[in-house]
Amino acid sequence: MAPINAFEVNGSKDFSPAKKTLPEVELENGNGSSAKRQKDKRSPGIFFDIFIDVTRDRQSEKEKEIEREKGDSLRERGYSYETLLETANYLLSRTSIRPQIGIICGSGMGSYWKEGSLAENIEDAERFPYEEIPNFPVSTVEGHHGQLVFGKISGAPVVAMQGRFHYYEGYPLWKCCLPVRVMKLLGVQTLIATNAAGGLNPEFRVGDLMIVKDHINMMGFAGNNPLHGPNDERFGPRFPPMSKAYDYEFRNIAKEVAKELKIDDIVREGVYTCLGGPNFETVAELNMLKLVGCDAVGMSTVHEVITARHCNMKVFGMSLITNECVVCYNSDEANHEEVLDVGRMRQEVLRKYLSTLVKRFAQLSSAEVQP
Ligand SMILES: O=P(O)(O)O[C@H]1O[C@H](CO)[C@@H](O)[C@H]1O
Ligand code: HPA
Repeated sequence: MAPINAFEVNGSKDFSPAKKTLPEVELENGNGSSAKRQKDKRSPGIFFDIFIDVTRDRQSEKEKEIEREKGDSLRERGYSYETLLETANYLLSRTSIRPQIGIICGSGMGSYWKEGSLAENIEDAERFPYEEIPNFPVSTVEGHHGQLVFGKISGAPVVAMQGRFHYYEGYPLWKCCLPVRVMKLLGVQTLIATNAAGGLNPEFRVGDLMIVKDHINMMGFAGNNPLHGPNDERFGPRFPPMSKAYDYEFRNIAKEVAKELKIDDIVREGVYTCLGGPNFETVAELNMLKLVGCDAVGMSTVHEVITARHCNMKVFGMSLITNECVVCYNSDEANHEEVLDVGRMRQEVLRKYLSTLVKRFAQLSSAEVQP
């Protein structure tokens, strides 16, 4: 079949936007009266002067209101670059670690930062409780400890978020992602975002690890995006692309490492989606998500990845499948305890897999900066 040519759709090959003329419009001047109407009302003498004064007063009130709204929206929208720089400098002045890789621990997965687990791999660990860090939100979810851990994994300098922020905790998306921008200002080039997620792909089993290939930004469809509002070019461009959000090379390395560690039978790849939570999904919602190509569903990560890509960080995403999504009405219901339990049960595998990945990603980054 011949391809459809947009210019021939209406039977005319002469669709040239440059040739089109626009109908004349009467421009409003911002206070409800058009320039034309104002001109019509012009009449000499005192009435005209009063009219002009009132219009001017109304205009300056309007301008003030716009200024006020701008201020409010900026406060609501997020901290300035300078404020986040203060946060980064606070941390940098208290640790000698200069992290190259940032890690966000998913629900229940932060526990592998405790003794007997990845904590032993984070050498020279220095911990900063969120409540002590200027401008930082605090973690309110069970399974999220609420501290930043600086140190080294296999020799690579890292900073790990032991506890992330979710939209359902009441934080706007930009605030959930504030630590990602702080990481950027700390010098982090690579973000590893992990999460606990429900498996939608019928081939997935509880305890599987899913390398995130792509995401579907469901909250973005409703206009909720961490980059919503004024854009600061110092972080990144107004319209960042997202078609290569999850680094291709990292994904290949993760598959290779899975084979080397002989865990490739539990390592999958797929598409993640995030809903706002905090309720788990209905059966109809889960069926819809399956239908549109989602392999796993959670309540995080997507907005963090968008923020990281906006400021040009490379991203690796990994989901631990903590429960099979209930796609019929007589199955067991999802619950947070199960999510945390599976995190605990997979602790050792996650520790080994992630620490090997950190080492390989760091080697790749150093090779890239070599002349
Ligand atoms: O995405 P993370 O933080 O890993 O946690 C997932 O697990 C929690 C639900 O049990 C939700 O917060 C969901 O997002
Ligand atoms: O089934 C789930 N749905 C949403 N978020 C989740 N986090 C873990 N499991 C799930």
